[in-house]
Amino acid sequence: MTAKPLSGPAAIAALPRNRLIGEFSLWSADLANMERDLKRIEAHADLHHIDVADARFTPGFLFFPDMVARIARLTVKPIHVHLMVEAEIVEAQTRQFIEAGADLVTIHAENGEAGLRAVKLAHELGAEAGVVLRLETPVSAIEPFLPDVAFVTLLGTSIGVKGQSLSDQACPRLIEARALMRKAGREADIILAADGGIRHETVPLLRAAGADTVVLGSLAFGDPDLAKRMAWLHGLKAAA
Ligand SMILES: O=C(CO)[C@@H](O)[C@H](O)COP(=O)(O)O
Repeated sequence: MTAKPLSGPAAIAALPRNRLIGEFSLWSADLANMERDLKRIEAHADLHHIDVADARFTPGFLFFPDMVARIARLTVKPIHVHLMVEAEIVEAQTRQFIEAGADLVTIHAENGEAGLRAVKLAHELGAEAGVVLRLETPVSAIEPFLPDVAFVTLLGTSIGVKGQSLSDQACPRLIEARALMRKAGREADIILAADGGIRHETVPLLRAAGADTVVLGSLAFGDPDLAKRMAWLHGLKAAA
């Protein structure tokens, strides 16, 4: 594997902004064949998405630092860790996953003050930071984070469960988040991500509602023709 060209904030700043970003959720890879699947997606992915869950903030456990460190040695693409953990451990986990190789860590706004401290810590450790919301949390909860983050992610399904259908609330929530980003004067600097319920029929709706990236799970890993799938994704138009 060649050396990673960019890391941390520089890698996130270099993501394409003139088309949908291809963000691949490694939870939806064949977990027994992670290296094979990473090789298959390497030419197509702009960003890898790794879900981390503590089985308290979420129904179950997902991914851990040693696994992220191993994945980081198999790709030159940036790594986005979505940290779904309780407030009491969010700062320690931010440190552990950045040390393992995360370029961007997104923190739940529901973590409150500890979440804001975790964003500051991520920057001190040389990584980029984002904020993410559960489907039930008012979109306004992102506001205290907007001055300091480069990513806003909105879950479009219940937290920590894959294979679900997109909520009717997902598109209106993206529109609301974009309006808040604009009001904060950060619209051009922040990438807006839709995570959960990413299907052939929902991606055009999410793009039109303002998503800059969608977190691809089974839609990408289950597609035998990834080049065609990505050409379709890159051709989808944003709202005028
Ligand atoms: O976090 C999530 C879903 O909430 C994604 O990261 C999963 O990977 C989605 O998997 P699919 O439902 O698209 O198969």
